[in-house]
Amino acid sequence: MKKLVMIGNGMAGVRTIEEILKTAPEQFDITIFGQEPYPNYNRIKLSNILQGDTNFEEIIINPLEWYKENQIQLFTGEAVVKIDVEAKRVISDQGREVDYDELIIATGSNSFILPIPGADKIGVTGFRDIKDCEMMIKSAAQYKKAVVIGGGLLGLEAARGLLNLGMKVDVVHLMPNLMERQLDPIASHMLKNELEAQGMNFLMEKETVEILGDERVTGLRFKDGSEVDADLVVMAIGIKSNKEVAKNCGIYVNRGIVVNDFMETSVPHVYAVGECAEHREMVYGLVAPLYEQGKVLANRISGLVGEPYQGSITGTQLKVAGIDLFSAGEIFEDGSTKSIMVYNEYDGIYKRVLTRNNLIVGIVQYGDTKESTKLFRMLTKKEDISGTAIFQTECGTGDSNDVAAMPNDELVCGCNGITKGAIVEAIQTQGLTTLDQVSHCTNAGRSCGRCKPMVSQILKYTLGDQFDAATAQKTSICGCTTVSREELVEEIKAKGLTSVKEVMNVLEWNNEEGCTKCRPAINYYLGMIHMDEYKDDRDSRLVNEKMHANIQKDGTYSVVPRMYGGITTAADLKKIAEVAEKFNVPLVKLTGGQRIGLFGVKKEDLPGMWEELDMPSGYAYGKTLRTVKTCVGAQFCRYGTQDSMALGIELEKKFERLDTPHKVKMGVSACPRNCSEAGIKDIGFVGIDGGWEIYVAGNGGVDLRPADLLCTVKTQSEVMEMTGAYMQYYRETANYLERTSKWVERLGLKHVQEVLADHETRKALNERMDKTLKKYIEPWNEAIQSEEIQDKYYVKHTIMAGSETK
Ligand SMILES: Cc1cc2nc3c(=O)[nH]c(=O)nc-3n(C[C@H](O)[C@H](O)[C@H](O)COP(=O)(O)OP(=O)(O)OC[C@H]3O[C@@H](n4cnc5c(N)ncnc54)[C@H](O)[C@@H]3O)c2cc1C
Ligand SMILES: NC(=O)c1ccc[n+]([C@@H]2O[C@H](COP(=O)([O-])OP(=O)(O)OC[C@H]3O[C@@H](n4cnc5c(N)ncnc54)[C@H](O)[C@@H]3O)[C@@H](O)[C@H]2O)c1
Ligand code: SF4
Ligand code: FES
Repeated sequence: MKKLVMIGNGMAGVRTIEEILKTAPEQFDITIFGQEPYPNYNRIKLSNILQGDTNFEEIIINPLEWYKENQIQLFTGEAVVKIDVEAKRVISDQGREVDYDELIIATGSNSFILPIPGADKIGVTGFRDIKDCEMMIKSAAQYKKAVVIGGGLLGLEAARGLLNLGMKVDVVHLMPNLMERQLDPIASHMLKNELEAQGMNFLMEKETVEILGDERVTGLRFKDGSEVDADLVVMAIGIKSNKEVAKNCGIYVNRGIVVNDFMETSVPHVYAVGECAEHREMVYGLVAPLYEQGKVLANRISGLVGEPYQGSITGTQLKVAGIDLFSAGEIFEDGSTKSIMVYNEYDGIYKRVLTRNNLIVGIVQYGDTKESTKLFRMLTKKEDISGTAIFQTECGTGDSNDVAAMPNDELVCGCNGITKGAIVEAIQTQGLTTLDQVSHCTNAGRSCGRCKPMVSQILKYTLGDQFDAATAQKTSICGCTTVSREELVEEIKAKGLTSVKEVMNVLEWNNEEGCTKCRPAINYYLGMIHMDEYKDDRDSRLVNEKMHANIQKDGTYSVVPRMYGGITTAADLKKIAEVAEKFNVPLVKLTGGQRIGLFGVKKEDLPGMWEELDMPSGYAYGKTLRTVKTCVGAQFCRYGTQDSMALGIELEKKFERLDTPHKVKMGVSACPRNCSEAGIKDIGFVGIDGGWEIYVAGNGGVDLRPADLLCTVKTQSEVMEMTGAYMQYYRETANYLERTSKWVERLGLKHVQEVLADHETRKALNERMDKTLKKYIEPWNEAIQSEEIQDKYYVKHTIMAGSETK
């Protein structure tokens, strides 16, 4: 097998790998280096995260299991710093050297940061990755005033997000018109009016010359001497290609890494794709052209004869609620162009098509973009418009008539280059009936998602009488089925299904092996429904749960033994120290959940280490109760009103190993000073005079969320009863991989309070919980006792994946 290495784990690069896996699945042994500590995610949706419409888990395109399934060695959080083109080898910032036969550079871009005094102050950021997004969300929780520099696509989407987060937002723009590269002055003016109505304040034609403040930003100074206050500054003034690693090894670069029509760089066997690549003097910053490049490169690298990449015409839209705009091609008139215009100031609609020699060369639409796909097709296909009515009021109403009239080669999903014809063919030949399935099968809708309404219409039109609106819209478990979570649970109960295989057979999964999304979910639901009698299907679990250890990015594992309530003993500490020495553990670290993690353990050492430790698994890897963090409480602290350690230990001993839809963390504080941070836990307990307050749905991770008060109880046994009922209700009604915070938001706190207020309901939930808890056995001990388990799971091999440990 040839060795294929890719630098960069972003949207364009990983799409190229997906294409290679389609065309030449057996040809390459693939290694990917990604500087960010995550699997491949949908960067486009960072705007939606900031605007509060989604969360990080939802925007992961390829989870870690995908890399494993496709035998891709992934090094996350690791940057390639050098390419030795003579030896055909890359070297990472961690000193790792990997040889290649073929090398793809897909390093994307960085935010352009103004080189002005103060640009390095705390509170100044670009908007490019999850880290930037998290920083903005955190700042919004603490500070009031944001300034976004740059009134382009990114700046306006960032500004909308910061408004949603409750900040006051100024947008500083250098030019007289917003989005001047995409809009003409009329459309730009309409956009500005609408955004002002939404609460944005614009400082136009301002050039920032200094960022003010001591350590943290306090304001901005402009060239005209005026100043403005700021607690947070977001620079959204364009991007610059990440080309240094190529440049340093002698690959020819200009604005980006220069490539030919087959994405080949100036050095043999080295290719570039995505925002880091410059093709015919163009560097693209939207996914549609980058995915086209990816396809061309995949063909080239797999040895297939394919079309060359000849450049792209791009169309843009702004992802801000309440704004409907589209722009493509040329914006400004010259002596050779003629405009066709509709300007309805009253309804806020403006459309202008720029033509030259009977061809459309530019489109700007504001307020009504229904005709954009048709016009964009006419532009890209260079259709002669003589005699064609450009703007028809009946056109583009989005119903089946429009779909029928739409030619097969009309582009429906701009991001992924998917035509109506391709979607219709997939529906007909693959028997697709839901939007999810069409997306999974064709890629349509997988990026920005704005084409989904049209894809739905095509589904309706193609299926005709067989179209069922409820089926089409429902979110199926995954692309292997049309079955939703509710239907799956109902069918398991009604048909008495008892195994993952049986579920997939009886419910006619279209992929008999299932996938990494549906198998763990089915396994969970079966265990939840059949309580004590279900035999867990270990091979259907997510990889860390299957191994009962967290896989680290270098292929080693972490071992985190249980320390109930974060309390340990001298004897246990001694044992941990001896084991760490004996097995040459490279890192011993206190985790965020008040326990000790041993990191960098070889897979084949796991059973031996567990045996010597002789401590239960801390389940630091599981969709289960992770930890119960406690403060020292009334036993030692002079403020403590309750025994937080005793409650923490009781909770952890009772609920450890319980399968839950997602991980659950608890915290117990003995007084409202809340040293155990119970206010950002899935369930938090705060001691007060004469009782406990129970808080739920907190989250301290990417989606920072303060917990809500569920209720107040008097005794520790009432705490246990309420917690048992709450956890069981979560187990029975949440979607698999839905955190408690999202679950409560979906159901509504009031609803959950009402359900749990009823004594009989609580009793029934606790009975089911107790029945379930009986079945669990200690997994590390089981592995020590069973040669079969050791042979199957703990013999030497190589898997790579990044992971988390708490
Ligand atoms: C907030 C936001 C909203 C957007 N909205 C849209 C939209 O609506 N429509 C649209 O079409 N486009 C949009 N874009 C642009 C789109 O996301 C990018 O065009 C696309 O992600 C580029 O893909 P890429 O693979 O070239 O780069 P990236 O996705 O940036 O991936 C490059 C990866 O390489 C890694 N890397 C860099 N150097 C190294 C190294 N030396 N070693 C290892 N790894 C390295 C980086 O950390 C990064 O993870 C948006 C971008 C942002 C930031
Ligand atoms: N909806 C979308 O398609 C979308 C959304 C976000 C980002 N993106 C992509 O992300 C990339 C970055 O977006 P962007 O908006 O930063 O880049 P951009 O180049 O499109 O826009 C930058 C804007 O900042 C302005 N500007 C430049 N210097 C300035 C200064 N000193 N002060 C104030 N304003 C200044 C420019 O006039 C320009 O309008 C682009 O490739 C874009 O296509 C796309
Ligand atoms: S939460 Fe209260 S009782 Fe617990 S350690 Fe802090 S101050 Fe003491
Ligand atoms: S147009 Fe963006 S995903 Fe289809």
